[in-house]
Amino acid sequence: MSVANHAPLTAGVNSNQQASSALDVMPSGVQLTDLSLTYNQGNLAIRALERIELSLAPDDFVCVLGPSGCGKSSLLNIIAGYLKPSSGYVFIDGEVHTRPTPQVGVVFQHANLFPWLSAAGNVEFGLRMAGMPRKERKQKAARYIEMVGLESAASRLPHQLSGGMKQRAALARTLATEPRIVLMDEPFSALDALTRESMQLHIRQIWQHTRRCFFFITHDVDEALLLGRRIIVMQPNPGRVVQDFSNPLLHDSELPAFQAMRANKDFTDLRQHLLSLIAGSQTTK
Ligand SMILES: Nc1ncnc2c1ncn2[C@@H]1O[C@H](COP(=O)(O)OP(=O)(O)OP(=O)(O)O)[C@@H](O)[C@H]1O
Repeated sequence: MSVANHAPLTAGVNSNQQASSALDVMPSGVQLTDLSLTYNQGNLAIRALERIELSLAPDDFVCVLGPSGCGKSSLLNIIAGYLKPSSGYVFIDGEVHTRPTPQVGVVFQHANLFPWLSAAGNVEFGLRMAGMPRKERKQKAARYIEMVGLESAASRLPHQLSGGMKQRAALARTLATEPRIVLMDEPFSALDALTRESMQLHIRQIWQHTRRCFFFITHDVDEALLLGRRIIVMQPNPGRVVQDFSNPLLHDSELPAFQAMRANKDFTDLRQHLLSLIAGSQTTK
């Protein structure tokens, strides 16, 4: 088993550097520099994230693992612009990023579709809000509906869709706005095992087709190994990154069958390694 550390895309930015000087060296993609977050609860200071340094390439598929309470969702919420860090910066394509923008799309555990709109209507919604003309947005929505394999159910209302279909519609809705980065917070965890595997197959193909930056939080080590070209492991108290490596099972453009991946000795070894790493840092929130 080889756990090659992911090569940093840029030399580490000194924590004392100001955002403006960091801009000079920023490549495209997402950079998190010296990012910390403390929640204050009465007298208690919870160090949810401490000094996170990460560079995400424009076409990374990163899976983030870690025990409950290690700061995964806090990190996602900061990248999304929903939460302000206590210190540090998020850069997207060299620009400081502080609030939600169309450059960042988010898919949550629950699809949260508008119940009065069809699947296609939900996908079109963001495009309509952005002022896209009707014909163009219908074409674009149809393209993304097709990409997630939902053509036959495009006109159904959310209550007429299965859990997997709802999640596919939510994914198409996010992808249709063509964000630079797609953040996913345990998007398949509410699905049954078979639907989940079919969604995992889909997401891999979608990533290969779109080559956007996917930042995918999961509790499931197998899911991370099957999907993540890069795997990041976090630990709590304080929340930090303790491992960041390129997945040796997914190193070229081929998409090996899940069965073949699971049968690979590297899969079993890495799985064991990741499980012990996570178990060794279990926490209660
Ligand atoms: N709004 C909040 N106020 C106070 N503390 C919070 C808040 N949100 C999260 N925390 C704390 O910050 C830490 C990190 O929480 P976070 O939800 O980011 O972790 P997580 O890794 O996503 O957990 P899970 O896997 O259970 O979703 C935890 O100790 C949590 O209790």
